[in-house]
Amino acid sequence: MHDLSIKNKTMNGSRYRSNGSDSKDTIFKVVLLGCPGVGKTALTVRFLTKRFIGEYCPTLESIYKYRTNFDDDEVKMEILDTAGQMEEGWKDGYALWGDCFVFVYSITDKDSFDEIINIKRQVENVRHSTAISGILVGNKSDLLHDRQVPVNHGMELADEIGCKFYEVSAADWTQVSVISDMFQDLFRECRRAKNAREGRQRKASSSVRFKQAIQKVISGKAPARRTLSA
Ligand SMILES: Nc1nc2c(ncn2[C@@H]2O[C@H](COP(=O)(O)OP(=O)(O)OP(=O)(O)O)[C@@H](O)[C@H]2O)c(=O)[nH]1
Repeated sequence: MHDLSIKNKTMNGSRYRSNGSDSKDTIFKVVLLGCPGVGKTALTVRFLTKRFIGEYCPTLESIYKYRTNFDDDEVKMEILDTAGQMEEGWKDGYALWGDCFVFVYSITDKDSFDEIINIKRQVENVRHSTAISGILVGNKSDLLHDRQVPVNHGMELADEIGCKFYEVSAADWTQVSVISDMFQDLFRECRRAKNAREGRQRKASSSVRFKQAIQKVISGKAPARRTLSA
């Protein structure tokens, strides 16, 4: 499996330091996936710092640790900005690490759009599940003159892969709140899925306990009931 040698980024503001004692339950792990140059870093930086920086070195792998408030809850986030250009097998580590996923394409790059279905499928294969919490993001919506992917194609793909859809521009400062809402929606979806999963596990284990108790009674191994004699 691909070795996840993630570089920790130090962000100003609400950065938090993991002391190694944080349980997986309390940290919301987000992975951005998509082809090179679609704007994964730009979206991450826009969300975390509200800024847009024109040029970045192509990403290797970066993890941003961040603390924020969503719905009156304090949320610790780890956002993994993956490298678009990677060797075979790269998604395995990311797919297992993340709680939820941001599938990013550029509206100016049809190939990056076509690749999303393969990326999503690979995540499903690695996790042995089609129940993936994620959103689909068409970035660079400011570049309308270069558009190669119509908005309705984005919507259709989102329906197909079972994700909510956003078309945004990391470069457009008026969309800061849209990008923030996008991450909040992802958090809510991820929390809903986690609660549902835990509810199912609780139900399953209480039904197992019930069956075991019945089995003991039938086999005569259950403790005898005390009866009060007059
Ligand atoms: N016009 C425009 N340019 C953008 C937008 N988002 C990113 N870019 C530009 O697209 C280029 C690639 O952006 P990155 O954020 O580095 O893309 P990436 O997906 O992280 O790329 P890799 O690290 O190579 O995987 C940069 O020149 C950005 O300035 C956007 O919304 N609009």
